[in-house]
Amino acid sequence: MGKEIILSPSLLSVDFAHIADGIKELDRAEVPALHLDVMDGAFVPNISFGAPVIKCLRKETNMIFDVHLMVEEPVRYIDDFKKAGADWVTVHAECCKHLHRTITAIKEAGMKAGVALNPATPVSVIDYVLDEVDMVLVMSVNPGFGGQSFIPSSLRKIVEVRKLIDERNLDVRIEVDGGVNLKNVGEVIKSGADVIVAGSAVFNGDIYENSTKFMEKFRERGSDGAER
Ligand SMILES: O=C(CO)[C@H](O)[C@H](O)COP(=O)(O)O
Ligand SMILES: [Fe+2]
Repeated sequence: MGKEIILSPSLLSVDFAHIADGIKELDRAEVPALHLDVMDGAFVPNISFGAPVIKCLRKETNMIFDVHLMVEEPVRYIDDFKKAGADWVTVHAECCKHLHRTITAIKEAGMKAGVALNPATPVSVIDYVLDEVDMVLVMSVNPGFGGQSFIPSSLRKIVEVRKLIDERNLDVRIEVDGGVNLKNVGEVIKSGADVIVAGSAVFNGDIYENSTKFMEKFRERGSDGAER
């Protein structure tokens, strides 16, 4: 049997005046992970939040903290995110002078390591680190903002990454981030993804209801044998 498909809602679309309430709703819907977008205003045009905020949120929930670092040279902050309670840390291949060293540092700190690819970055960039990572994050929008539309060529990239992982018989997850909603999530999973990020599709409206719908969709796929 394949792996359980994980929903990881992006906190970027939460009402920041009521973050803890949003997290409570996700817990109520039994959502397994929380996607935390850290933006530095340099790699991406936007600034979001950093390790101190994540440390405060850690007291609110036991969900997997799935930290997406959109930060130049993230190797400088690995220990900060470990101390803040991160479980998974994903860095952009485009941001690291020494990608292999950065991945090693994340794992040595006791966290799962992910590598992210912008929409224009080819899969070949991660060829020599694929055996080292726990997850590949395929960006299906240009990073920096929530609420953008899914870029269709991302599906082809997911298929390509899945092929590499399966050919090498690796235990590596594929996370897809950007513009995923209830309409396109089926295709995203079919292409090979098993960690689904959804920001606006979860938080714009009733968080509990939207998360529950996503979770139901995953369970349906599990029971019809389509689980990865
Ligand atoms: O990394 C991100 C943006 O850089 C976010 O995780 C992503 O955009 C999620 O939001 P949405 O589902 O609304 O597209
Ligand atoms: Fe993200």
